Amino acid sequence: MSRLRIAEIFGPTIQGEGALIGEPTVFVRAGGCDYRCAWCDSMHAVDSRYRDTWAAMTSEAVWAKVRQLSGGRALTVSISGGNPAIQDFGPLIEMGRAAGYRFACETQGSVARDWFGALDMLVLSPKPPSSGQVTDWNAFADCLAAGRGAGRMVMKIVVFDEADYAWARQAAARHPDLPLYLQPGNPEVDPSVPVGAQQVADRLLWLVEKVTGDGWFAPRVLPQLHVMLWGNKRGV
Ligand SMILES: C[S@@+](CC[C@H](N)C(=O)[O-])C[C@H]1O[C@@H](n2cnc3c(N)ncnc32)[C@H](O)[C@@H]1O
Ligand SMILES: Nc1nc2[nH]cc(C(=O)O)c2c(=O)[nH]1
Ligand code: SF4
Ligand SMILES: [Mg+2]
Repeated sequence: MSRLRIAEIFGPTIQGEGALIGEPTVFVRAGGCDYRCAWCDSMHAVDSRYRDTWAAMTSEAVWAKVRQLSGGRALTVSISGGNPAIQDFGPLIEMGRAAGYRFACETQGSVARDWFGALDMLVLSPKPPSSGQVTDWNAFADCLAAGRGAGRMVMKIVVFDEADYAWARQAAARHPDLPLYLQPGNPEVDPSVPVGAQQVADRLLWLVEKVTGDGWFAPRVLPQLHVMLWGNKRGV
């Protein structure tokens, strides 16, 4: 039986980012990623140095853990990573949806999968210049096409600096019909270093003032709420 590489499964917590911010959720974090973002806050699910901390699990075993953590009460499951799109989450989504659970997935938009269409929410998060990655917009368009059957699709862009902001405006112009969420980047990703809510708020204020100052009314601007509450702590 094929197995999934799983870095961690945790919750219930709240979704800290983007369109579902504040919503109670259980996270399934896939191990492995085709990108290496300079500021990735989840390197324990990316770098193969951490590979021996990942579990090889069947979809049934992942589903059993989700059910246990949620006490069998249906909620939204957030599939993140790493890049979950390099694996097959179709069977998990099918099992969970049959039991009334909803599924959201976060991916950078570099790999399209058929199962995107079975999601309730597909979050595509293309990477700005500060990440050091280059977006393949054809692959991104393939992801949008694969997600046509999803309940909702949104774009979420992390902004660290002026160059990222300019890039986000161009990305938005490419996809004007895709609801857009902006979040300030968190430069401190070491889980042992505390991040104060005030630091998050300062970066959020910078981004809010840029957007409103420019009269750009398309995006919603949100902080990483979990970082305000818990800093870089894992498993929340
Ligand atoms: C860890 S990634 C995993 C999913 C997928 N690989 C992706 O990047 O969309 C989840 C989200 O966290 C964001 N993120 C990662 N590191 C960040 C940081 N240092 N500050 C703010 N957001 C960050 C990513 O841009 C993405 O939207
Ligand atoms: N609470 C909480 N919200 C999140 N939203 C996106 C996350 C991620 O790392 O993908 C994340 C996370 O790790 N925790
Ligand atoms: S694409 Fe996502 S998981 Fe992969 S390195 Fe970038 S932020 Fe981290
Ligand atoms: Mg995170």
